[in-house]
Amino acid sequence: MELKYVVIIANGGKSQAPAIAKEINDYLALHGIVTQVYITKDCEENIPLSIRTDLVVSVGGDGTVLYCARLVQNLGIPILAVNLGTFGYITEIGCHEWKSVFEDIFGDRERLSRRLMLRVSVIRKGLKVYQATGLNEAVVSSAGISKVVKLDLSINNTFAGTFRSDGLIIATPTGSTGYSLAAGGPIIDSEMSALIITPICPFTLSNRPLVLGSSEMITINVVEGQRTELMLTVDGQQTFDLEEGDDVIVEKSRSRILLVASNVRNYTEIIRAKLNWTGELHA
Ligand SMILES: NC(=O)c1ccc[n+]([C@@H]2O[C@H](COP(=O)([O-])OP(=O)(O)OC[C@H]3O[C@@H](n4cnc5c(N)ncnc54)[C@H](O)[C@@H]3O)[C@@H](O)[C@H]2O)c1
Ligand SMILES: Nc1ncnc2c1ncn2[C@@H]1O[C@H](COP(=O)(O)OP(=O)(O)OP(=O)(O)O)[C@@H](O)[C@H]1O
Repeated sequence: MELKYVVIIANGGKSQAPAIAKEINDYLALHGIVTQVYITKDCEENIPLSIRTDLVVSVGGDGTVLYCARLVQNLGIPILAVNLGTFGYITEIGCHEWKSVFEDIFGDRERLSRRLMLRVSVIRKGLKVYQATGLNEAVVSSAGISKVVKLDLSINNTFAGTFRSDGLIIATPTGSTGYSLAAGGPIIDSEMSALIITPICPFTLSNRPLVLGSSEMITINVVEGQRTELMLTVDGQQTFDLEEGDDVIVEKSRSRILLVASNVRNYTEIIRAKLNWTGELHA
């Protein structure tokens, strides 16, 4: 990958982020690369990225990568994610490993992981009233806790059933290790082209997670007569208040997110380490 112009986006909520961003900035300047650094205060900030950007460096945790993914969608700009967060599933590159990843980039030895994003729209009385994209998942749920919601699910316009639960998660392969996993969903290979439907605490125990080929169109209808307010949450960062009668439509996005992969550990090693698959009692 040829690097001429790199944008560094550091999560201002992390105390070490400005210093690491400066270190990366100085290192790239020594290599004659033009850079621009943004220290962001929240994930609402809109950074207008130029199409001549060759790479975005995300300095933060998984949440910062989710934010950067929204900024680069449709632009085909790869993300190099340096982990300053806690777990680091999506942020594979540790804060002491980024130099060796740049060396690989300079030597054309980098590997890009291609990740599916989902596109979600809300249709109200025939009109599209909201649209968003996400790298992890879209969640339709009660706006409060401990209230059952009733949702009708259709797959490619075929009615698939009524779900009474705390909500439904539609996750991408990247999101399979996030909220969906905590709700009992499967882990699927991060580069697959699939969507997972995972009910959150289903009232009917026969409701199970479902993995679909991502060419499917998933529709969640907010049926009339709910006992609580409902909301849509995308990647834990974008929210929208739903009304009875709304259709939430989830499809795969046309564009893929390109993540620069770690050169010291692969996906299997990340899962093994993070999920503590040691076979020991404390695992
Ligand atoms: N019960 C849960 O596990 C739960 C509940 C709500 C949201 N989440 C996840 O949090 C994400 C938002 O992340 P954030 O950092 O902005 O919020 P946050 O700061 O609240 O972090 C939530 C945690 O989820 C982890 N996470 C995020 N994406 C992940 C992924 N793809 N695989 C494994 N772990 C992942 C993060 O590392 C962090 O530890 C949501 O997209 C959702 O997947 C998880
Ligand atoms: N660019 C950003 N600037 C500021 N805040 C952000 C940005 N992107 C995400 N956030 C918010 O910052 C919070 C934490 O961010 P982040 O996920 O990067 O760190 P973390 O939670 O410590 O790491 P991890 O998610 O890996 O555990 C999240 O609530 C997220 O919504």
